[in-house]
Amino acid sequence: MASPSFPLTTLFSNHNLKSSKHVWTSIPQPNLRLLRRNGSRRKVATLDTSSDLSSFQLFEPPKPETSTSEMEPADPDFYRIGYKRSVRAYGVEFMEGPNGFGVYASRDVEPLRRARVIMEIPIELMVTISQKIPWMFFPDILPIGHPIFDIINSTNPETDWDLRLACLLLFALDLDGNFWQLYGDFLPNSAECTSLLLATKEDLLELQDSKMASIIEENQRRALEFWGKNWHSSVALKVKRLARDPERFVWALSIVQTRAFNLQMRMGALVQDANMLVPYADMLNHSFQPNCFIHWRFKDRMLEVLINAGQKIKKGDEMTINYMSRQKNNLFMEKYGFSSPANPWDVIHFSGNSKIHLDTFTSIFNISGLPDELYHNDSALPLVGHENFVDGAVIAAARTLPTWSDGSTPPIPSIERKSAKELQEECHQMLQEFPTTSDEDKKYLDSNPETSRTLDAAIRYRMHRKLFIGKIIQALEIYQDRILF
Ligand SMILES: C[S@@+](CC[C@H](N)C(=O)[O-])C[C@H]1O[C@@H](n2cnc3c(N)ncnc32)[C@H](O)[C@@H]1O
Repeated sequence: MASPSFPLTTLFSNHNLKSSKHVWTSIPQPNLRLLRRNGSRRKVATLDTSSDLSSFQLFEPPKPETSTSEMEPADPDFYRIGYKRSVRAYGVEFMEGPNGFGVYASRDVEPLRRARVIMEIPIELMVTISQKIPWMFFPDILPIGHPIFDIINSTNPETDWDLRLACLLLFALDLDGNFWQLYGDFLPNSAECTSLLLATKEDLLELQDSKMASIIEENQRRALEFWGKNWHSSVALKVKRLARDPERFVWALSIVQTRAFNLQMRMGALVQDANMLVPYADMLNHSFQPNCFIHWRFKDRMLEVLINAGQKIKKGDEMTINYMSRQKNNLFMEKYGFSSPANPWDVIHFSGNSKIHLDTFTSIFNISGLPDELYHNDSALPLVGHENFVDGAVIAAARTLPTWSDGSTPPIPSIERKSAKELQEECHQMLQEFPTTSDEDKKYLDSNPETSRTLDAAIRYRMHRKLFIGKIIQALEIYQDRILF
């Protein structure tokens, strides 16, 4: 599809910076929702800057400047409502991709010895709340005595961080002139968000995982109970208007659960763990091998996103971070509504007594490192005939398969092959317990492209589980072949 000709981005040149190149800042456009709905991969914002970040300073609302061919005329509304610092992004663009919106490199980046900043988001554009009592908010948008504070205060400090942040998000979205009234247009609506809080009972059945389905149902109940308790008919209008129906509250909670960061913020002498919604950084998708990471820069209260030191980036590459390290697919599903067939931390429970020799397995697949830090050594000679076989699932297999290791005792090939076959047999049994095969799941997804996001996520989850088990079967097959050499 051709590039849209109407303005997608509002851009300013920052006159205050001394660099020879311009620094461009972007602001959200209310028409983004339309762009999301039509589902095409369209450029949303191009931001460019000098590489001289040391010249950073707080700046006054800049004047709009004539656009280049790619940059559209500026709309100063955002600055009229009083924000002095804006988001900055360097060499990245925000576009719709296979996993919803994502952040993509708009130019090549040579590997550097130091991590390189690609985004800076000032604290005043975030919605944050401390994880512990006394509740502290940055920026403090809640007027003293507002009844939403009492609701926040009634939550369980240990478990309810998401309920508190959802209240605050709803408040920010309702607050006249608040940045989130504009940024809200970048957030996925209920039909676009993958959170299983938004899943129907039928969607949950499609997970083919009754334990997960009941965990999600419990989460849904918790959200509805909270809304019922606090949004009763006699509640003050100031609160009522934030979430007139339970759907609005459940949507806000889904946004919080799928997009919040938990970070330690240091501000002067004050150090606190906080839950935070960070505009623009919340468009970064997850990878188990991320090329970026986030960092709280305390000196000027910015969250920065940096490219890993030594990381080569090609124009068009997706910029990713690791949402949660060492977590299985079920936790990714419960929180974010997605899973991966190659999650290196996924686990399968075997119940028999068969074991294979750990060192032989890892050396066949060029896997190195200590058990907790296994990685694929791709500089080693590739596995002939299976060049692209090793992925996160094979690393997970090395962790999850029952193995033995006994000093210098060598494995006996015939015993190893027998054990590998028994483990394969157990995997086949696991696959048979599912009502559908991974091929059938894939066929369903291919022939139903309009499936809702939550149903799609549920079917992918069960398919990913089967693909993982299938990959273990294949790895054990290769193991049996190779053990004789
Ligand atoms: C923090 S948001 C990232 C931005 C989001 N893609 C959007 O459209 O705004 C997290 C959500 O992105 C999607 N997502 C992120 N990483 C993903 C991945 N590796 N695979 C599939 N979906 C992913 C999931 O829907 C998740 O709930």
